Amino acid sequence: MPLKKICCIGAGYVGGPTCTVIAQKCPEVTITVVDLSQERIDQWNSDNLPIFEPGLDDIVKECRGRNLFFSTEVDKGIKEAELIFICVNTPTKNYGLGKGRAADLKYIESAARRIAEVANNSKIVVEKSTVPVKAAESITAILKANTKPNVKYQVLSNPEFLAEGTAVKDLMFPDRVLIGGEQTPEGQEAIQSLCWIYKHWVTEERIITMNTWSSELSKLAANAFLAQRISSINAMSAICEMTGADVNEVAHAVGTDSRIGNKFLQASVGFGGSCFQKDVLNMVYLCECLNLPEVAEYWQQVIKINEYQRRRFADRIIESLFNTVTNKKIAILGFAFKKDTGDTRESSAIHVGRYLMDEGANLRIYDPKVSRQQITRDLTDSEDPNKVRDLVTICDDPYQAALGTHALVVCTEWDEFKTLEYDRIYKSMLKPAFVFDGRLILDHEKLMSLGFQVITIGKRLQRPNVHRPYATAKGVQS
Ligand SMILES: NC(=O)c1ccc[n+]([C@@H]2O[C@H](COP(=O)([O-])OP(=O)(O)OC[C@H]3O[C@@H](n4cnc5c(N)ncnc54)[C@H](O)[C@@H]3O)[C@@H](O)[C@H]2O)c1
Ligand SMILES: O=c1ccn([C@@H]2O[C@H](COP(=O)(O)OP(=O)(O)O[C@H]3O[C@H](CO)[C@@H](O)[C@H](O)[C@H]3O)[C@@H](O)[C@H]2O)c(=O)[nH]1
Repeated sequence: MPLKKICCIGAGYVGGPTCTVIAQKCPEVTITVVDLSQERIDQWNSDNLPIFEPGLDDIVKECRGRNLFFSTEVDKGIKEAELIFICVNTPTKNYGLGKGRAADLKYIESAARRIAEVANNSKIVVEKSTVPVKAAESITAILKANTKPNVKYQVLSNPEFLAEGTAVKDLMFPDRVLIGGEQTPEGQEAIQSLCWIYKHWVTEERIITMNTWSSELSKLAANAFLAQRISSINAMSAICEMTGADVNEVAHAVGTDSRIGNKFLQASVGFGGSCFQKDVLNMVYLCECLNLPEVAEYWQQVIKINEYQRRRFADRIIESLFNTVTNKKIAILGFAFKKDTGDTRESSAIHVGRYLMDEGANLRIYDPKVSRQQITRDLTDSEDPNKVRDLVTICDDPYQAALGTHALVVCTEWDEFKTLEYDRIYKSMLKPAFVFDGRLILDHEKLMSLGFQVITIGKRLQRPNVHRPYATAKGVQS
């Protein structure tokens, strides 16, 4: 079923890269990515794209103006397209029913209503945003209730699995493409149209078709499983710190079991990003609505361990710095939620930074890709807007950040942090100089030989000069 025109509603981290790759792989198809935000669209049309993704700039340059367009003309984009991707945000609800757990579907609903309002011929509507099970049914209900004569809709679920920082690679070489649709001849025909797009570069075995609900649930399930692995290894890291086991060694031993596998077993200061917490909470809410409290509690625990890990790391910083960080200078290296992205949504650095600010610490923050404005926004306390001005300095390089500080705290695993001149940094810091490696990326032996007190996650390196090294342990002494 060849298609000529596609529209994508939402020019964000998913809509932008996904449509750029489709445009490159399907040069005969015209793709218009539309968004309500003029600023975002202007950035997509400039040399300064709104998101940083390795390899993305070159493909945008190749396709933009040829068969890839970015526009705020939402209605025009919808009218002209045969297939419409919905790639709008679905954040956790922060009000009303399901507050703090359910996904907020207001952007999905407004996109669906816009389609119903302006479409004057039949469309395939593809839900690419991550949504609760049965969202496609709601979209169908909105579309059908507002249908004009001779206009028919097929709604498909086609969740996206790209990870930030590797989006281009993930889109070019996906593990699988999932397409859910109605089990009717019309539904199957729509599925085949979308398959036609992906078959330009994805082999048939990797394109999995199924019913809509399975497809919607599979996306939530995949993220819940991934997040659960991180919480599992982080829970192990707490045990390692108490016992003298090394979490990297444990992860290696466990991961070599082919039934378990070695990916996503990197202990850390906790997972961040716009997806894991939101989607696990979404799953919790779904279970509560289905009257499955035991299942809800099981998934809620994944979030609890993540919060515990962040808090535990911040507490260890405070305890190691002689139980007070008030007026102490602390360098935060890395603010993005992972390397190779400028995205800070739900970044553990925000949580650790705020905990330390609550204790009166002065933060000197460096991240290679996160803007000053973003860091300021993320740390601003609405009840005390001056706090960030008084306590936070944003630095242009890691050496400037470390200057005159009591401690370095690594929150993001940027490669450049592995090869800094730590002897130079050591000399510029107050003594004793501490390093807190929240990502287990540094050469700890080397740092200790330079004179640093090194504290990391899931491994006991040395007994630092602290009052309560493992305050959470009941009766265990290191
Ligand atoms: N970020 C990721 O890595 C990732 C990966 C897979 C899936 N997802 C899912 O994809 C969805 C989008 O995520 P994102 O990170 O791209 O979000 P985002 O916030 O970066 O982008 C969403 C865009 O949609 C626009 N928008 C909202 N309502 C609109 C409307 N009615 N009309 C036009 N534009 C509208 C917003 O202005 C925004 O630019 C979410 O459901 C998310 O869970 C995200
Ligand atoms: O072993 C690991 C792996 C990851 N992380 C952290 O987990 C978070 C999420 O990382 P990652 O999954 O790589 O990035 P996301 O962009 O959030 O991607 C996830 O969320 C997307 C949105 O749904 C999905 O599409 C992807 O498949 C899924 O990996 C980051 O803070 C990582 O630092 C760890 O702490 N340890």
